[in-house]
Amino acid sequence: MTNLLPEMAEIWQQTLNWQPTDSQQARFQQLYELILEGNRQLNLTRITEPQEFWEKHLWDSLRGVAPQQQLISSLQLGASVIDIGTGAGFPGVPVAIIASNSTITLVDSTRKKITFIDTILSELALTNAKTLVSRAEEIGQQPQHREQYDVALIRAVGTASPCAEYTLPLLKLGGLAVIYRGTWTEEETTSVENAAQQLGGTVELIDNFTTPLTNSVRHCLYLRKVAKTPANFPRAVGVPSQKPI
Ligand SMILES: C[S@@+](CC[C@H](N)C(=O)[O-])C[C@H]1O[C@@H](n2cnc3c(N)ncnc32)[C@H](O)[C@@H]1O
Repeated sequence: MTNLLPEMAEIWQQTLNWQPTDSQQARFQQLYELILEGNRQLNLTRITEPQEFWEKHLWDSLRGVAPQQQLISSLQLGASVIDIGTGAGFPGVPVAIIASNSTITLVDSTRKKITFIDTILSELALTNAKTLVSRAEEIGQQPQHREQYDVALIRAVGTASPCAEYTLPLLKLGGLAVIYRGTWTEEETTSVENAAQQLGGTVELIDNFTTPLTNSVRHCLYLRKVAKTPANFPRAVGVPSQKPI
């Protein structure tokens, strides 16, 4: 099995001012192997080469939580985190590996993806993560999930406005949504500012960076929950993406 680049330690250090411990590195390696194995039966990800996996899945997942010192501290101390549309477990599983004091809820609407993640969690003995088959629009209206989380992560689930509608209702006051995006435009800034404001949020930071191996453009948006989300949000299943705020 291809070794998942232990020589990346220096790049972790240079870019995130952090390095995985040996046991975290071993779990990253095991995660990579399990995903390659799972890909034989399920179409989980087209990213399978070790360098690409490292950069686009591991590094990218962790880069999203790295720039905010307050966020890192809260993950280290123990935060309640939800990852919406986690797919094969990104960014939630790498975050669960590095933030062992936090609880990570991994949500996806596709049962077969969640069944696969259940296997990953059990193989990696990741007891701080749990799974849920559901849609963001549904759990956003359920009292056991609405306004219950400190951090909501969302990567590659849609444009920023629906992502704001999926995540902000789930956050406690003061909580933070991290929306992982590729390219970004000024028009998107205007539309997400408007969406966030209607949902009780504010745009705290739009972080623009490139990935360390292929210089690919990335953006992460950080939305802070500053007021209660009005009861009519999130709207019914499908509406946030079909009729963005
Ligand atoms: C392109 S994949 C991204 C997976 C992962 N976040 C990543 O970055 O590799 C989008 C995932 O979001 C899930 N999804 C889409 N809309 C959703 C919703 N409203 N609620 C929950 N999951 C959703 C899909 O089932 C799919 O697994």
